[in-house]
Amino acid sequence: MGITITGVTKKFGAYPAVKDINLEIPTGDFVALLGPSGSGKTTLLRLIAGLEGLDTGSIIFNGVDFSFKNVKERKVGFVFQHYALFKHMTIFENVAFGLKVRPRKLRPSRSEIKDKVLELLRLVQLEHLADRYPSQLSGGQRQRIALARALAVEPEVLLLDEPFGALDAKVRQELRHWLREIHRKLNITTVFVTHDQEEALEMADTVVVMNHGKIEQIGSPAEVYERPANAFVYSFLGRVNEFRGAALYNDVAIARDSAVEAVGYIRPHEIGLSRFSNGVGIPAEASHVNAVGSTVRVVLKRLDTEDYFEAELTSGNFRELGPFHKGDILYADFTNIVVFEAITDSEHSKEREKVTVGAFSAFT
Ligand SMILES: Nc1ncnc2c1ncn2[C@@H]1O[C@H](COP(=O)(O)OP(=O)(O)OP(=O)(O)O)[C@@H](O)[C@H]1O
Repeated sequence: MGITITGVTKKFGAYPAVKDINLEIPTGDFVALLGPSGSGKTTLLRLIAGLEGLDTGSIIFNGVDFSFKNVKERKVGFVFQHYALFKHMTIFENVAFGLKVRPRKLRPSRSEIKDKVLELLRLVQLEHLADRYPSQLSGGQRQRIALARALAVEPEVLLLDEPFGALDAKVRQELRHWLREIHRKLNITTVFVTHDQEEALEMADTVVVMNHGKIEQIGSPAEVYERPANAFVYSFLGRVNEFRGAALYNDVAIARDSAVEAVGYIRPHEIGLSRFSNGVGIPAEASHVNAVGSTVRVVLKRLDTEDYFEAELTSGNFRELGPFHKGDILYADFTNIVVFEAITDSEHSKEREKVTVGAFSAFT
């Protein structure tokens, strides 16, 4: 089922939780709604579900206007962060519930329901737990059952609101792979809400980055990460160093109005470190070295501006540099610094240019 969302706005009182949303979701797409707390992700998901009524705009499912149809009329399945399975029912009964409560004419026979439930329990790899009660399951197992239950009614759209949010990191990681695999098998149009960049970039076909009720960018994980539309997207998708000040680009001031600071952004892994000056490197003092795992994080202080920044090296690069310690002086190459130039309103900006090393040194 494809979904077309056009000009959708939803206010709570005077407060617009989502503003003028336009989003096209093709059939079978796996979409992440990604943004900080309060950015409107859950509201948008609930609008798609029909759990919330919209103020303006339209939501079309496969060419049919569902804007004002209720949740029962939309063929959607949900999984929430804390999905309340029925405590007094076994796992089997929980998954069967949606089929059993269908009107008599649409209800499958008892043996059809049994076959369907067992098939779904096999899909979520928990067939052996059919006779248990929810309290006898781990959090990760409960979420898998919640998904089986959502799938039982054969939804055409699957909506997931932070489905793994309450689980520990290892289980979350396992469930991400598992959910991708289920999507590959069933190919149901899926929209999930997350505030976790890694989760969105790892799982989704399409990432929708939201902020203050608006969409900042829509794209594949590689597009939003490598070609962020603006400073918000750049900063939200991964670790970043920010430098503020006057900047020159080919001798042109980037902050045209001298009262406005330019902001330069660079990711820690894009910073090169060397022991000796090559003429353009910025001298900086190592203030903290964290050499655990396959990457080494180093916090440094620029000697010229006293700004702190973080560099990330592979353990191989770290070894090549030779051991260094807190207080040692290194030279930092900022070869990939990005400056976003503000256009009309300050909320939206577009990438201006990647500034070169020389220009960067003009940041003061
Ligand atoms: N029922 C409601 N009544 C009033 N305000 C609401 C309601 N639901 C959401 N809001 C407000 O709308 C804004 C967007 O909320 P929403 O839950 O959609 O954000 P979110 O991005 O999902 O956040 P989180 O990641 O914290 O769940 C917030 O400022 C929130 O306080």
